[in-house]
Amino acid sequence: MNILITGGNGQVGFELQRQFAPLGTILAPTRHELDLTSAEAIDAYLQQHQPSLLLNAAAYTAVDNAESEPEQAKRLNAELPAQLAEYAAKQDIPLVHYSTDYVYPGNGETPWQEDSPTGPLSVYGQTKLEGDESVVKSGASYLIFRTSWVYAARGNNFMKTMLRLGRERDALNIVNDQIGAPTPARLIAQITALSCTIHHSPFTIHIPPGIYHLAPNGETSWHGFASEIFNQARKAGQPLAITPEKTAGILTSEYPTPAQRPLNSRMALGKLENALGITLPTWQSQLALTLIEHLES
Ligand SMILES: NC(=O)C1=CN([C@@H]2O[C@H](COP(=O)(O)OP(=O)(O)OC[C@H]3O[C@@H](n4cnc5c(N)ncnc54)[C@H](OP(=O)(O)O)[C@@H]3O)[C@@H](O)[C@H]2O)C=CC1
Ligand SMILES: Cc1cn([C@H]2C[C@H](O)[C@@H](COP(=O)(O)OP(=O)(O)O[C@H]3O[C@@H](C)C(=O)[C@@H](O)[C@H]3O)O2)c(=O)[nH]c1=O
Ligand SMILES: [Mg+2]
Repeated sequence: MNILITGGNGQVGFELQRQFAPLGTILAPTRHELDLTSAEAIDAYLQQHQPSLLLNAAAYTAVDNAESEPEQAKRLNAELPAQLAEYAAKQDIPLVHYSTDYVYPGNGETPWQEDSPTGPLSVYGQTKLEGDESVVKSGASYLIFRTSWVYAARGNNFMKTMLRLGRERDALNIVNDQIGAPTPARLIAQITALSCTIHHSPFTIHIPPGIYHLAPNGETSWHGFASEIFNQARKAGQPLAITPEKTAGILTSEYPTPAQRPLNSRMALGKLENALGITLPTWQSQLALTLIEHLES
């Protein structure tokens, strides 16, 4: 049975390949094998390979660049999921899609619920929201996992940036007024596998279709996340130039960027925990696993 993973070389896609490898034949075409900006190429690929499950981990994730490349962002974040959802509906196969805390407006301090009003502040967030809306109304059997602050042992992410900067610099300024939960790509892939049953052919999704928040428990700021990365790295024997005293918290307004980011990225996790009958782990325990995996790789 063929499982199509788009974006298979990205943070989430790579972990999905690991998790789903025992469950079927993984198709994870690279950019050169399948151009995801071409609707015709995608159609031809689907016709040729007849996948039984679609895992869409491809996206335009460069949040600042999206402000000046809105067409590219829209193609990957809005039009690609719409096309995959249309195919999933027609073929009656499930689609798992991934979304972001950046669809929310970021005001207040209350955690967002899955049905809270959206209000993206950036082109990235706006195009991701358009993708979610197309999937929801497609008629496909779908799961959308809205996650936040994704990092992994490999790929480009905040944890790896901080480890590099922490070795190179003896002082750093990091925003402390954006609050959310850092989520390892591995956790996202594990939860995805838990949510798809594999006892029968064809694949089915065994929690009710819908949008689910997916992140570890607890909350922190980017400054809090960086501080914990440095603490845990120091304990693991990593030589760092940075010290806790020189890891300064700053306001978002002191760190200007092309895209505006939400201050409140807290997401309520009860819907997913209840559906699966689990308690999600804390972000600190998840960092420990991911950091060690990275340091040992
Ligand atoms: N990163 C984060 O902090 C967060 C991510 N998410 C969501 O999670 C999902 C996975 O994100 P993540 O794994 O971090 O993303 P990455 O940026 O790590 O991976 C994105 C993947 O998409 C592929 N891709 C992008 N453009 C094209 C293209 N034109 N043609 C073919 N492939 C393309 C990339 O290919 P290549 O490897 O060749 O570049 C890469 O494999 C996305 O839906 C994202 O919006 C949600 C919240 C936070
Ligand atoms: C490197 C650095 C970043 N920052 C800030 C900038 C930003 O507000 C925050 C995180 O930086 P990043 O570049 O990782 O942010 P960003 O790429 O916007 O991260 C987002 O990516 C998209 C794809 C998502 O969906 C979101 O959930 C979120 O993970 O840290 C500092 O304050 N100091 C620093 O030295
Ligand atoms: Mg980024």
